[in-house]
Amino acid sequence: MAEKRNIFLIGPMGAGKSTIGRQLANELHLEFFDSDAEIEKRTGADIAWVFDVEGEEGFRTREEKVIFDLTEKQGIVLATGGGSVISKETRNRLSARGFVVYLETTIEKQVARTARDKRRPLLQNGEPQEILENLAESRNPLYEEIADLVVKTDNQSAKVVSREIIDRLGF
Ligand SMILES: Nc1ncnc2c1ncn2[C@@H]1O[C@H](COP(=O)(O)OP(=O)(O)O)[C@@H](O)[C@H]1O
Ligand SMILES: O=C(O)C1=C[C@@H](OP(=O)(O)O)[C@@H](O)[C@H](O)C1
Ligand SMILES: [Mg+2]
Repeated sequence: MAEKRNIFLIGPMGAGKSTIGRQLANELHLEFFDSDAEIEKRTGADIAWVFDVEGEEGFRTREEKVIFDLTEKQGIVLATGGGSVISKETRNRLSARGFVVYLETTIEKQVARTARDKRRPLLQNGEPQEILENLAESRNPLYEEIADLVVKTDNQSAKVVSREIIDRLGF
């Protein structure tokens, strides 16, 4: 049997990793995973709770471990959390184990898409626009560093983005 391949979605909060990842996995008949959902499954608690109780550092330790474990698999689509790339180990791991697709969008779209959702702890204290700009400054170079493919998600639906990824990766 030919080796199954993996697709890993990276990019900032609200880029559409979780939504597009699910769509992509459906279309390609691959298994879908989301690192946040996997952390919630393992802890039996939501992401906000993990941040509250264990701090961001505790969350990052869990995130690194979950991504390490999921990337042992073959034939999956994995939506990562927006901050996962701050770990060098995770960046190396993603690069080594599959195609890395960077979903890029504007800060304005990120703000709009995350506005009604209280589940992202990093956006709950302060001005989302400013927080997202600061995160972009430190993280965008890390997304770029490991991206095999960059796809804009600001002006097209999840379905169209998913088709574009399939076409451009030649899956
Ligand atoms: N291409 C898109 N166009 C419009 N809305 C989108 C698109 N991708 C995602 N969304 C919406 O934006 C919100 C955040 O998407 P999500 O997949 O959770 O992003 P991420 O996992 O990157 O943080 C969701 O409400 C989702 O329905
Ligand atoms: O950017 C970040 O640091 C985070 C992004 C979130 O995932 P999404 O990128 O799927 O929103 C989630 O992992 C957590 O709230 C922290
Ligand atoms: Mg997500």
